Amino acid sequence: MPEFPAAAVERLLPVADQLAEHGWAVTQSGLSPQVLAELEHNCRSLWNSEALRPAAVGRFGERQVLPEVRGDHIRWLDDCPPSPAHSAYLQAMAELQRTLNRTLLLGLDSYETHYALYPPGAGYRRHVDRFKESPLRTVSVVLYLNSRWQPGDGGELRLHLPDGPLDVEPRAGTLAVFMSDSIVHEVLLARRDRASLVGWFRRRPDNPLLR
Ligand SMILES: O=C(O)CCC(=O)C(=O)O
Ligand SMILES: [Fe+2]
Repeated sequence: MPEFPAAAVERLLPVADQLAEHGWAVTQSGLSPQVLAELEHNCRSLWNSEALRPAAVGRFGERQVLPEVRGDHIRWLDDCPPSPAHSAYLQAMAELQRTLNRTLLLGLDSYETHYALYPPGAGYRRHVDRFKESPLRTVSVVLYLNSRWQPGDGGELRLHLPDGPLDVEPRAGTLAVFMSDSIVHEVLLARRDRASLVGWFRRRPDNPLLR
C-alpha cells in the first residue's frame, strides 16, 4: 500500500485530536493556490453553464427541493469530468481519511462529494448531516473555494456548539471537518455567489461491530 507523505499526516494529526475532543476542527486544506483556483473556476463554470441542480432535503420518498430551507445548487464530483485538480482534492481527502482511521479507528471506507454553489439569498437552515434511515455518514468535510470572500459577503458556516455559535468564514482553502451525527450547523445567507466542495466520509454498511 502506498504511504502518504509524512508531512501531510503530521499536519493532520492536530485535526484528528481536535475532532476527537470537540467534534469539529477548522484547518487549512494544504492544497496549492493553483489547485484551489481550478476548483473554484470549475464550480463557478458549472454554475454559469447551468450544470448545477437545486439540492433537495430529505431521503428516499421524502426528497423535496425547499429553497427556503436549503438554497444551494450541486453537482456530484462523480458526474464531473476528471481533472488534475479533482485528483489533488481526492488525494488530500484520502490523506485525511487515512489519518482519521489510523488515529481514531473510525472505519471510514468511502467518500462522497459534490460541488455546491449558494447564490445570493441562499442558505441552509440548522441541521445535522447524518440521515436517520441511512446512518453511514460519519465525518463531514467542507472545502471553501471563495478567493474573493470579504466580511459582509455572508455565507458563513455556523456551528452550534455547547459554548455557543462559532462562525467559519468560507475563504478559499479553509477546510471545516465535523462529526456528521452530532454537530448541528447551518449556512448563513450568502450575499455573493458562494462556492464549495462538500463531502462525507462514510463507514461501511455491514460493520458487525457497529450494529
Ligand atoms: O457549506 C457549508 O458550509 C455546509 C454545507 C452543509 O451543511 C451541507 O451541505 O450539509
Ligand atoms: Fe450540513
